[in-house]
Amino acid sequence: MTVVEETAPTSHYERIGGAGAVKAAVELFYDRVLADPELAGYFAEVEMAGQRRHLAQMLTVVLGGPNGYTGRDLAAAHQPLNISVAHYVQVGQHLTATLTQLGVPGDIITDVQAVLAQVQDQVVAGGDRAGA
Ligand code: HEM
Repeated sequence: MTVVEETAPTSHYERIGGAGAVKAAVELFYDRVLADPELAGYFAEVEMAGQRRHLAQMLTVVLGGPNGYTGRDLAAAHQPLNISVAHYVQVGQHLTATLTQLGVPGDIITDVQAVLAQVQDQVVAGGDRAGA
């Protein structure tokens, strides 16, 4: 067996550049969300430094980096917000646009989108996909 075969495959997290790249993505993502008049209202009362930290921790896990997530589970954080499917889709589009803008490879973006689809029921009000 060669050294290459014994080495763990490179994670998406490492491929995009680790913590610095995730931080840049989260900054740009929330800049976009807060500039979107349809979405900004959700965050009016939210302390954004902690919010950015929690999303960075979660994105790190989603990309195969170290798990240091200290936030609430997604249903607990989002069910009280009564989020529509349309707004969920809009937030996903901002994340995809952010990753594209930062030059993240397409296969990684596809994997992130798959995770977004998996958490839709936790984020959207009542977990009702039929409202799409
Ligand atoms: C699509 C997948 C989503 C993911 C992975 C996600 C991720 C997160 C994370 C990790 C937190 C922090 C939880 C905590 O601090 O305990 C959070 C909070 C929050 N999210 Fe999301 N989110 C998503 C969708 C959305 C959408 C669609 C909206 C609004 C349209 C939204 C609005 C918020 C707000 C307002 C908070 C702060 C809640 C509070 O502090 O009470 N999120 N989200």
